[in-house]
Amino acid sequence: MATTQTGTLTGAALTGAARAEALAGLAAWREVEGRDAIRRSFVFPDFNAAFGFMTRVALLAETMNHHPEWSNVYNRVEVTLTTHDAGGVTALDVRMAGFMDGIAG
Ligand SMILES: C[C@H](O)[C@H](O)[C@H]1CNC2=NC(N)=NC(=O)C2=N1
Repeated sequence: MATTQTGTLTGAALTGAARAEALAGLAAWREVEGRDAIRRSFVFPDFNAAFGFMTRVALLAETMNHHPEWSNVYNRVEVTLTTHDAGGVTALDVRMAGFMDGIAG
């Protein structure tokens, strides 16, 4: 199993029933074609709300040593999550996606 710099257990890329169960709980997320990753677009009232969201996620990302691929245009944030160390979607991505869903409302 891969570990992060801080030694946190990342686990293997999710497959099979465990993956299906995890993704079922992330209804707004879609699988990316051509790579083992998930993505979601978040739309906020304005740039301030979008950047506030990104700031909160950034603080979590640092504590997890797990970082999103994302881009921002005004009120929209496009997020892709995968674990490079594991070559796919792991429990870390599921945790981060759930956090994003929770604070985006
Ligand atoms: C060296 C460092 O620990 C790794 O690059 C970490 C940092 N953040 C990361 N973030 C993500 N999303 N996947 C990783 O595999 C990853 N690995």
